Amino acid sequence: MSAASRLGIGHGPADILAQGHPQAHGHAHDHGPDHPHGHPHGHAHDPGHRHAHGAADAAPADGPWPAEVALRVRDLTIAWRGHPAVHHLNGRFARGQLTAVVGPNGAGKSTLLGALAGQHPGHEGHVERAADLRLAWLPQLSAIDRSFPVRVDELVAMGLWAEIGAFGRVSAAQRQRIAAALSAVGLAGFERRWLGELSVGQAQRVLFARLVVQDAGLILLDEPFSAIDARTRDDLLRLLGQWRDEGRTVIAVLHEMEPVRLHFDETLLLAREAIAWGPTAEVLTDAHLRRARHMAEAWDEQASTCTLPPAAGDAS
Ligand SMILES: Nc1ncnc2c1ncn2[C@@H]1O[C@H](COP(=O)(O)OP(=O)(O)OP(=O)(O)O)[C@@H](O)[C@H]1O
Repeated sequence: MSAASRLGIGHGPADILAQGHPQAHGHAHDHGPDHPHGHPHGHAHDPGHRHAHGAADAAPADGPWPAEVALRVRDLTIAWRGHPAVHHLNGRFARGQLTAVVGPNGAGKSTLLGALAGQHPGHEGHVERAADLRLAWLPQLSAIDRSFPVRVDELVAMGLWAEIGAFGRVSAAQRQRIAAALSAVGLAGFERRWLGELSVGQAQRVLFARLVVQDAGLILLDEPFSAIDARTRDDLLRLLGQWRDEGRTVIAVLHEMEPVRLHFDETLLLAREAIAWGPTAEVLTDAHLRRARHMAEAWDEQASTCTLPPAAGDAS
């Protein structure tokens, strides 16, 4: 496993910055394999199977990119081993807003976020991003190997990768930016500490400091508050509010509803497909949440039902 992936930054430092990635084209779009139109729901998708472009293929919407949109998805289906985890998703993520992605376990939230970050090349449909937005992606803390021997300032400096390159030196001005970012997350003076010495909450603060120096316009966070204490969560929520005030777009997968209701402008309630997507108060209604739970129970029932015929010679 590479150092970058042990530190939760994809295949290499470039991934956290997503520069030069096919999905960084903005109004230009990211093609997944063309969608086999008209297949029934529940059809097992084959991510490796590419169809030729047909007349009915969802061509990228031409015309000017809407100023209020950071990212949009069109007929997006993402499958693992042929089974769709996200199914026919259509919609847009508002620019300069905080959007939460919520839903039951297994709803496809992390899968979706990974695809938005360009980490799921086998999807079908389209993910399009505003051309001027640089992307930063923070995977789940559990995906990060905190025993990796790296000092706090070195980890934060990875957010400057686009500026300093693989072998560049961190300038005095950049050191100051790293110190300021650590101070912004409540870790002033932690530069020379080892990552492995930190608590879970402190480690998450360091990863947020890396996002601060990365200075991206579009920030994707996968369960940023799971397994951390309430105080750290509240501090980081304040930072999200500052990012919005600075015009940044944040999309975060979250489990707890209270911070979503209090802090997030928009919400996508996902249960493999969108149950509702829009202003948070309109999305998080009892009826919508019930429907999402109901969909999840249906998957569970399907999972526990054995559809294989009894083995030959089985007398029971
Ligand atoms: N790496 C993987 N390989 C195979 N299947 C996967 C993989 N990751 C996710 N899945 C499957 O995709 C579906 C959606 O998983 P995903 O992690 O996206 O859901 P989630 O909404 O983030 O769930 P949770 O709230 O439990 O974290 C699940 O059925 C899961 O088993």
